[in-house]
Amino acid sequence: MHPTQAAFPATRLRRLRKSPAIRSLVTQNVLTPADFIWPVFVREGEGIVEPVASMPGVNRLSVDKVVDAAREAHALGIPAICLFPFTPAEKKTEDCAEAWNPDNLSNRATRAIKDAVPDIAVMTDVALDPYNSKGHDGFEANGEIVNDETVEALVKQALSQARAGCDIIGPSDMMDGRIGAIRRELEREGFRNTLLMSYSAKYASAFYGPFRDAVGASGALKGDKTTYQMQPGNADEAMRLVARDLSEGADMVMVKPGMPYLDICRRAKDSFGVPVFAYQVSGEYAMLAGASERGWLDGDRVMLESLTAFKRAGCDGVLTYFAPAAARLLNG
Ligand SMILES: NCc1[nH]cc(CCC(=O)O)c1CC(=O)O
Repeated sequence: MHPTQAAFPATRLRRLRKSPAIRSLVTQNVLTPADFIWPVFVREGEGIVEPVASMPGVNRLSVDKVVDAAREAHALGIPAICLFPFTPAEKKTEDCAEAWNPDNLSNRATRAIKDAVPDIAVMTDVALDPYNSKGHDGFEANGEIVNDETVEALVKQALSQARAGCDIIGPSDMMDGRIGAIRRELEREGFRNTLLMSYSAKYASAFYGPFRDAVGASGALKGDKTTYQMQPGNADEAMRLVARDLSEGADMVMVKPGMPYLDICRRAKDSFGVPVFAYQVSGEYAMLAGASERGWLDGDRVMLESLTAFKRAGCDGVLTYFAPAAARLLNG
């Protein structure tokens, strides 16, 4: 688009910025609490609110406290909460069986939230890493992360989450063919309205560091995830992944991390016209919250500015650890 404009002084672009009233009239992208999905870390126990050292203001919560958080989120106008279980080392095995245990932490939290706050949408994570003694998102055999065997396990994990009552399943594992396999199983089992938000363009990123601490995955992981997560330099490949996941039955797609990949968000939105989400990941949160804590940045302002950028880049919403703080600020 090339807007026609008269030469200076007939056109003075500063006229449109002259006062709060005029500026608010021409605001193009507006952030609201309805744009947020709030990722929360769940742990065993009761009455526990345990700070995550590398993410100031973020806690691991026991199931009862997660229910409180869901209540708070709903009251703030946040439509969805996303669960990430912290798994103690003794629950991690090579066969990852805890992933599809109907009574695992994530499934118990889902049931408790849907019981207490039925109107908030619950999103869950599909990937083996919280349950894998090897720390990877898939099974490892002879030094390789094996695709098809992993997909079979992911299908079982997703089905157990659907049975627990989750609204949105988020496969974050980056195996090939898992969206189609999960979609077929959900249809077969009668879960016709369970949504799939595919982590389609998930990069092998150093910005996940604090998250791996938060869920207790850093210790187990040897090596890196570069044989399944994307290279930061690639963009066309992200479009192939989005197209593939949509063709297999994804309802929504995600780009992750967020701020360093806004170009990918924009391309996905323009190319496919489907709901696109970004994940402002743990490292992005840590750098903003950490610098704000030291007084180097204005925390409230960088929070809202960074989140508005996702709207400008074409995202329909954003997964962000700032969700409750940003919603409180936006609600005044
Ligand atoms: N399946 C793992 C998973 N799901 C969400 C995140 C990262 C989220 C964040 O950094 O906030 C990761 C980390 C990884 O791929 O190692």
